[in-house]
Amino acid sequence: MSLLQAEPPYAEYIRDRIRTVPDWPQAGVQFRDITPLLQDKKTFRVLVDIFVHRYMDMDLDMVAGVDARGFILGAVVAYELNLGFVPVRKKGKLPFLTVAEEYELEYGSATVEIHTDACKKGDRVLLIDDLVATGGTMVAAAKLLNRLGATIVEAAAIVDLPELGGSKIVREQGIPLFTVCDYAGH
Ligand SMILES: O=P(O)(O)OC[C@H]1O[C@H](OP(=O)(O)OP(=O)(O)O)[C@H](O)[C@@H]1O
Ligand SMILES: Nc1ncnc2[nH]cnc12
Repeated sequence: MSLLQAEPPYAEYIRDRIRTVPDWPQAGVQFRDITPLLQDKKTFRVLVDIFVHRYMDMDLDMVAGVDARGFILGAVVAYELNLGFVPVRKKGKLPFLTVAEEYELEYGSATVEIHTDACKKGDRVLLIDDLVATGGTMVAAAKLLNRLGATIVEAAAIVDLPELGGSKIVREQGIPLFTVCDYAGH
């Protein structure tokens, strides 16, 4: 691998602190569990700082995070960037007027919703989740934000599972995507 294609030095550090649980929640799924990464104070800070440093000069208006694991990182990054936070929630959790998108998951299907007043036309939004697998969640969340007239400056996640094809699909939809580490060949 040439230097230009090499992973940034933090990728291995972060990946090494994610736990793989085989056959959960169903046989054949290699579940990439970020809880060890979050529970250690140093690795959690390194993780948050990767995102804060990347986005601090990008003139953002808002951070949106995806229910539920995307809330953990998204809200902290929003706070550190001095921005507001918008939750993209699973169906039936938001009390006000919503728009909705249905999508397929690696293990099931789901619907995400956002409040119609969550952001304004032209808002520059950073969309955060923990992981991209099939890409269905990220694409559905991006569609919701686009329907409200927002511009997705970038979608971002801690983990990319490229063998499931989601990151390619997200980028093919014209959504810029940043991930901290991937499991290509791991
Ligand atoms: O790229 P995809 O195939 O769409 O999969 C990725 C999504 O799946 C997981 O969420 P899940 O729906 O399991 O919900 P959770 O965050 O509540 O655990 C993960 O947190 C992402 O949101
Ligand atoms: N393999 C996986 N590990 C963790 N979260 C996921 N969400 C979808 N697929 C996943």
